[in-house]
Amino acid sequence: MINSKIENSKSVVILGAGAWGTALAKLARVNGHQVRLWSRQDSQTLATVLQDADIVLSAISMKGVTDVASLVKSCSLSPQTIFVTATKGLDPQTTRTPSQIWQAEFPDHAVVVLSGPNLSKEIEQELPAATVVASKNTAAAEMVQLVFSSSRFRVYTNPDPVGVELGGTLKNVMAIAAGVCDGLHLGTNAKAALVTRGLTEMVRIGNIFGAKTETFYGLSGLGDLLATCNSPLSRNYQVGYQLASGKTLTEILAALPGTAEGVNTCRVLMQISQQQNIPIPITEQVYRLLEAEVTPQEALDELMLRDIKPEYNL
Ligand SMILES: NC(=O)C1=CN([C@@H]2O[C@H](COP(=O)(O)OP(=O)(O)OC[C@H]3O[C@@H](n4cnc5c(N)ncnc54)[C@H](OP(=O)(O)O)[C@@H]3O)[C@@H](O)[C@H]2O)C=CC1
Ligand SMILES: O=C(CO)COP(=O)(O)O
Repeated sequence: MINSKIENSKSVVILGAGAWGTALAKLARVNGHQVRLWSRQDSQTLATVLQDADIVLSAISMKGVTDVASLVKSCSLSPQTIFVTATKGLDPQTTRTPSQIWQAEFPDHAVVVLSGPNLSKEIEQELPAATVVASKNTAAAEMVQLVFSSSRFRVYTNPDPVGVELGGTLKNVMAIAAGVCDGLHLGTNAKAALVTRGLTEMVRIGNIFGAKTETFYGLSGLGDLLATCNSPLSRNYQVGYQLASGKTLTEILAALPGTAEGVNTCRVLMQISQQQNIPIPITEQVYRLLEAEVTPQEALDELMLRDIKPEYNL
């Protein structure tokens, strides 16, 4: 039995009652854990909800992470409480990842990243899926692995939290590009080229953050790239698909259910690329498209007409 190592049920608090927080809450509840979901509309105070929490999991959209982390800091917690972050974004002010924000607020606590090819609608339908929990604290990652693992949700551990986190974050920009590719009916060869070169670009950015290259070839990188670049369930893919049909970003976001983090992430990546002088051509064209500086067809032409070069700089 997967959960036989858990002697007692854990007290799990999930911050953010959106699509992903709700799906994760269901997974932990099915495994017999005490789960409390919190959102800013909650009638209970955060301090009350957090009492006796063994695990605090944040599934808050990127725009709320800094505020919620500082709110949590004002509440009292056991020193053993483990933080888990499931947000896929980057902070526009500091370019930090969510796990870096949580770790800075709680330097003495274990912080675990949870990320993988996990379209929440499919998880809610109890379809099989796999994910990764990553931390410098192996025992904490293993505890989180046990809390969420089941016959329909296979959880792997990984020692590269920032790599795992960036896989899930950076693929959102590529999912927008993939949506454009499908929306323009560019074919299977074009999609394969886009996703593969997109992965190269993700590795290039990841290495700046100190992430390991091999992490990007696992579930949280390539795995999530394949899921979101090929599924209309992905909000980021939907943004690209609808941009290709001629809608404006404002129109698309107004009707989109939930958060498409790739829009903000793309802007943050442009800052990083300018500061670090690294080429991220696909991200740059997605950015120009989101800013309405180019049409989808112009963005495609820009990518196809770049200088020819070796596939790898070996
Ligand atoms: N949905 C999915 O398939 C998956 C999503 N993710 C990631 O999880 C994160 C959440 O996604 P998802 O649940 O889909 O998004 P939703 O838009 O459904 O929910 C977002 C949640 O964040 C909360 N929130 C937003 N802004 C603030 C703020 N300023 N202060 C406090 N709370 C805030 C919302 O609260 P309120 O209801 O009060 O607005 C809501 O609970 C994203 O980073 C996403 O990339 C990761 C894997 C899968
Ligand atoms: O991250 C996700 C699946 O792993 C969800 O993707 P979207 O945010 O694009 O819907």
